[in-house]
Amino acid sequence: MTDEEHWVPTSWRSKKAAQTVEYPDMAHLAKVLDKVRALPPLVTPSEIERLRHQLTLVQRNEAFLLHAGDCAESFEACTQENISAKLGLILSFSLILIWGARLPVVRVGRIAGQYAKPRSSATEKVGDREIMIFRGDNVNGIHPDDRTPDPERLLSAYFHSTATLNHIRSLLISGFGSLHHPRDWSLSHVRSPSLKAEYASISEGLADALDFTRTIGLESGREVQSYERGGGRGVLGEADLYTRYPYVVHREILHNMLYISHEGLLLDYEEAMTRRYPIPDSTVSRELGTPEKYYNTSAHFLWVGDRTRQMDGAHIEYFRGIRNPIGIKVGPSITSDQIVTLLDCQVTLITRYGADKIGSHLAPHVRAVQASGHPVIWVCDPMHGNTLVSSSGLKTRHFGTIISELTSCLRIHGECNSRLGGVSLEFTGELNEEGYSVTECLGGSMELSEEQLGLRYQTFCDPRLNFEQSLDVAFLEATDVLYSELGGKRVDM
Ligand SMILES: O=C[C@H](O)[C@H](O)COP(=O)(O)O
Ligand SMILES: C=C(OP(=O)(O)O)C(=O)O
Ligand SMILES: [Mn+2]
Repeated sequence: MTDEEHWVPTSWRSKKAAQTVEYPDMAHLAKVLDKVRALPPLVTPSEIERLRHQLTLVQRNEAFLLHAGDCAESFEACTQENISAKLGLILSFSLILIWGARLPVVRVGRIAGQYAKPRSSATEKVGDREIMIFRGDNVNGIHPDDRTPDPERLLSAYFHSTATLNHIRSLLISGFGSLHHPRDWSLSHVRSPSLKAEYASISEGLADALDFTRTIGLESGREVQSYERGGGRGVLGEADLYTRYPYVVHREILHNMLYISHEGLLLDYEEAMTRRYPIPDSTVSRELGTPEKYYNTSAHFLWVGDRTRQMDGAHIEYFRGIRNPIGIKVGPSITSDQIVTLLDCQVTLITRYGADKIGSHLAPHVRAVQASGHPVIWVCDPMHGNTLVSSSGLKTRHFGTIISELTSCLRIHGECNSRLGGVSLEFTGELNEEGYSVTECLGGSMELSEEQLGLRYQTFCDPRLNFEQSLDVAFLEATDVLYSELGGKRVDM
C-alpha cells in the first residue's frame, strides 16, 4: 500500500466496493453523512499515535496484542450491564495473559462501533420470502420486516459508539479495572478435575501476585489517596498489573486504556469520520510544517475483512491512506504476493485459515513476508475459519477446533522463526437475565453440548466464546506450553 500523496478520503469512490449497501434514498444518505462529518471525533490522533507506538512494542516482542469482543454489536445490547461485562472479560483475559507471559498486553476491543457485517450471501429465505440479509445494526434491522437499509442507522451507530466509549472511559477512570476484585473465577463450571487443578494453581498464583503488588505499592509510598478525594490513578487503582520486568514498558502500556476497533466496511461512514491533523507529539512544540495526516477518528484500529480485501478494490484504496494502525484479515484465498503488496503501512496480519487449512497456508505466507523484509504483527484469529452449522441449524464453533488452530499457529510461527504477536477472538461476557452465560460455541471446560446451544443463543451474527470458555483460552495460553511458544518469560515475583 504506497503512494500516499495521491490519496484523499474520497479516493475509494473510483473503485469497486465489495459488500456494498444500496440505499433507496441517496439524498437522505448525503444529509446523514453531512451531519456525521460535523460531529466531533470519537478518538484523538494522540491516542491513535499511542497505539501505533505500542504496536511497535508488540512487533519487537515486548508486548502481546489482545483483539477481542463481539462479532456484531447491537444497539439494543448497548447497556450498562453489557458494556461492563464486556470490559470485565477483556480485563480478566488480559490479566491472565500478563501473568502467564510476564508480558504487557495491548488491549483492542471489537467494541464501540463494530456494527456492520459482511455476509456470505446478500439475501436469505424467511418462510417463502426472499429478503435482504441482516447486515448489521448500522445498515438494517434484524427483524425480517426491517431489512431495507436506512441511513439514519449510521447516525445511530455514531451515537451508540459514543455512549459505549463514554461508559468504557468512565468505568476505567472510576477504577473498574481495579485488580482487587476480578470477577468470579470460582472455576465451578470446569468439569475435568485435572484441568480444574491446573486452572486453580494459575488463579492462586495470580492472587499472590496481586497481593504482592499491593504490598509493593503501599511500601513504596505510592499514591494512596482515593481518586474521588483528588488522588491520581496509581498502580493499584487501575487495570495496571505492576510487574518488575521490564517495569518501564509495563507502566507505559498498562495505563488505564482500552483501544476500540471495528471492521471498516461502510466506507461512506469511514470517509465522513476521516479528518486531517498534524501528527501530534506532546513532547515537541508544534512548528509550522508539522506533517499532516488523515486519521480515521471513529476508532483507534480498523481492519479490512476477508471478503473486502480485493487488491484493486475500494476498501484497500481507503485503508492505504489513513494513519491508524490497520489489520488485514488473511484467509486461505490470499496469495503470498498479494500479502506482500499490502505491507507498506503499519499492518497487523490477522490470519483465519481454519484449523484444517493453516498447516498448508501459514508457513508460505510467513516466509514471503520475511523475504520482503517488512515488519508486521501476526495475529491468530482462530474463530472465522472454524464456523460450522450444528444439527439444529445454529452457527457454532467448537472450542477444540479453536484451540487447535491457535496451537498450530504458535507451532508454525516457531518453526518459521517468526512470532505470534496476538490473538483475535470473538467473545462476550454478556449474561442473560438470570445471570447465565451465552451458549453459542461448543465444548470448553464446561463441555457445552449441541443440545445446550439453543438455551442462550444470543449472537446477532457469529457464535462467540462465553465468559467461561474465554477464560479457558486465557488459562490455556497462560500455561508453560503455550506461553513458552509465545516467547513469554516466567519471572518470579
Ligand atoms: O463475522 C464474519 C462474517 O460477517 C460472518 O462470518 C458472515 O456470516 P455468514 O456466513 O452467515 O454471512
Ligand atoms: C468478518 C469478520 O471476519 P472475516 O473477514 O475474517 O471473515 C469478522 O472478524 O467479524
Ligand atoms: Mn464474526
